Amino acid sequence: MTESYSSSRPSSRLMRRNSAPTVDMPTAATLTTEEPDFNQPLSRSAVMYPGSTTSTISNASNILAARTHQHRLNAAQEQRTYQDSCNRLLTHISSVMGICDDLKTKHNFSVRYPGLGINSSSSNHWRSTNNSATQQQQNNKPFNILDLDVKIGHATQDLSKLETQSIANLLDDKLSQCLHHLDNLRIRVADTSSKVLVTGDLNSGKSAFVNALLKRELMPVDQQPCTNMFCEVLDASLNDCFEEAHGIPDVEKYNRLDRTTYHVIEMRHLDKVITEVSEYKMLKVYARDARKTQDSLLHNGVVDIALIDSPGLNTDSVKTTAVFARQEEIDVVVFVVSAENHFTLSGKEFLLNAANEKTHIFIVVNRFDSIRDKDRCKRLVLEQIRQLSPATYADADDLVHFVSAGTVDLEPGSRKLDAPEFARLEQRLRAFVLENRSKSKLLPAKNYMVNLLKDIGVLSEANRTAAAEECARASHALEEDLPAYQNLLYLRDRLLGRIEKVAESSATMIQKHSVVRLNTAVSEIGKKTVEQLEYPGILLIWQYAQDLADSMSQQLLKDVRQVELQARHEASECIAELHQMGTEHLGDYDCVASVKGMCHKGRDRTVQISVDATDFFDLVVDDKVTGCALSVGAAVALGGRVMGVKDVVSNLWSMSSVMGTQNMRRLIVPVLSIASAGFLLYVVSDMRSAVNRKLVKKFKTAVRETSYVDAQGRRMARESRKVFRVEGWEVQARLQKSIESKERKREEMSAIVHTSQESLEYFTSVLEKSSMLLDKVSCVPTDAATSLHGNKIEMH
Ligand SMILES: Nc1nc2c(ncn2[C@@H]2O[C@H](COP(=O)(O)OP(=O)(O)OP(=O)(O)O)[C@@H](O)[C@H]2O)c(=O)[nH]1
Repeated sequence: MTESYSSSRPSSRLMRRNSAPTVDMPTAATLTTEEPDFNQPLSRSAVMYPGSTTSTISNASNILAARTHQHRLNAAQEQRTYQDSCNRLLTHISSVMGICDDLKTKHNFSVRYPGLGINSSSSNHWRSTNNSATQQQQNNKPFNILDLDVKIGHATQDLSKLETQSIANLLDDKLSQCLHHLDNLRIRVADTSSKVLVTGDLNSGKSAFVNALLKRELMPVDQQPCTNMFCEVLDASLNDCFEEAHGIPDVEKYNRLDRTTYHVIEMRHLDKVITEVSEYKMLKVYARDARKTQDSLLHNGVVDIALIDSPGLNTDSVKTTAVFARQEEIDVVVFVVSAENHFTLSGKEFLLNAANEKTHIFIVVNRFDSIRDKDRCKRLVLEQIRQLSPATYADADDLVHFVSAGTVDLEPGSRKLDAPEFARLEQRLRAFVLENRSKSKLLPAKNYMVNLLKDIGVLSEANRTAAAEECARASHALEEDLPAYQNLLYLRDRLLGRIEKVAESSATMIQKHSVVRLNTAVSEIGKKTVEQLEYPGILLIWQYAQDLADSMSQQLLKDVRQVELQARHEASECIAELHQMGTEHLGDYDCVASVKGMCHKGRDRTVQISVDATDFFDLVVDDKVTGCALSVGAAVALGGRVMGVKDVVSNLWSMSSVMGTQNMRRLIVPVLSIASAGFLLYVVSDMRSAVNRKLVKKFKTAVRETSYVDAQGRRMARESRKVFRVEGWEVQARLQKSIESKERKREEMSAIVHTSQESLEYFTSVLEKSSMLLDKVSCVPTDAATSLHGNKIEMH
């Protein structure tokens, strides 16, 4: 006899590999032997048990024991593989949640959503790793899970019309949903509880099968139908380690912590309640598993299987049981059929019903020990299964077991090994539970994570590309803008200096020109005024002198006005130059400075002179020697009248000093007479000129002594500086504004460079993390038997 423990036909299903032959089953029921350490790998030479060398144990028994041992070993290995997958998935779920959480965190940059036409180069990684990703890209749908379908009313909102912030918020919401879903997946993967419903025809041995699995006499076994209700056997640890049963009248309301929702039944009354009481819809039986944790069915830490024994099927119960079997939490449905009776009508109806929901049913053909022609029985039963559940038939090697549950040793503390076929059944049942759990819990978690990680990869890649482009764009703009900015700084230092220089030199020139012009005007002031003034005659000469003094004062004021006009003209030329200097570098703008207000204070300072009597006589005569005597005479004569005695004496004394004392004595009388007459004439005739000369001179002296011209020059320079300053300030203000605006722009661009670099680094790390994680998640076996491929043992 040969048994192959390797898969003869590769299959996606977990259970197909360790198929035992369906024919030539040994009939030995149980084997008395010491229990081996199931953690040790089995080799042919290792299949030796204490006492196996003695002649009391036959070779056949030895081989059977080895097979039982191998089945249990395989079951343990499958369980470990499943647990390993669970642990790995749980770790990966936490990591994926970490990435999602981190993506949700507010960063300096906002996460962009690339659904609006993704850069094809950005998805290369995903395209290369998975064909479905390629499909996805071709369909122009970059995301599986992170797809933002924005619906407003009945119409789907175009994402491209939404604000970046709104899209970021939508993405945040999506990530929150992902986190919630991942949390649910974590709970599902971490959940170790599992339910196996045992159903079948009346008296087919369901209760005996449950007991055989539990290795204890728990459920009542009788030749006549005895199970009245669904009895769920759970581990006592779920009831604070108390062994007791809860009779539940209303299953929906059952709450273990609320004693009003059930009746406590002591274990010793269990048989009676199950067989005789009909007031309960269900019974929860909290029992201790007699076996070690590692072998335990109810509580092994990986998958804690609750076994549900159900009433035998008949026309009344078949529908209820089918509904019960359809429940989502029922991982596996075990159908127990009696090898003696095959499938009854009710059994067939149930299988046809259940096949719609649970395509694969685990079928236990019990009471096989009482069959004489076993091969024929197998053929007939398998043929029935083929018709009732083709999917189960296709995997009959793993799903259909011909056993004798009633022959399993249930003695407490018994060290007898199960028959190999029952051990194999148990292994296949455990594997089937694991496979179903893998399908219902691990695979969805894995698929969800794979899709989410691909989406995160696409999102990261797109954000990374966008950040890199933005960083390059902003850096380039900064670089391009630098010369213009530096030029502005240079201009600030240079242009303002130049403007100041031009303004100052212009003000100095205005001052200089004004002084020159005013000096000229002052030097010619006598000519202008005397010519214009009409002489009213000697009698009104006093008035004439007053008018002359006023007229000179007015003329000077006129000249100042004229010079001011010229200064304004020069100043406006300078302003035009300054404005041009500004527009040359800062672009066109209106000139703000104006000469209109220049030199219009209305507080004119005039030069005023007073007229004195001496201003009418000018005794300093240049070349009229002959006039000397006349002068003396005239001086005496006129002096007596006009100047008084003192002045006459003074005049005479002056003449005597010219002519000598002797001559004076001789000529004194005639000369005095003639002189007096001449003097008188002269004085009268020269009086107008004397007034002109003396007043003009006096006026000029007053102008000089008051520094009038310099003061006016300085004033005009000061006034022009004021208007120049206005234009200078305008240039300075515009320059400063340009610099500030440029600096603001540069700061903005620098901030973009900084945040895009930050974004680039962040998404590069997210991409690396998600890519690594994707590889890891993809490697998690959700087919728990994968690791057993190499465990190929052939036994002869
Ligand atoms: N020969 C033999 N008899 C068995 C085997 N398993 C169970 N029986 C017998 O079959 C009868 C029915 O067993 P149960 O376990 O009570 O059957 P059941 O399907 O639970 O019955 P109901 O729940 O009442 O439908 C009992 O007399 C058992 O001793 C077996 O493997 N071989």
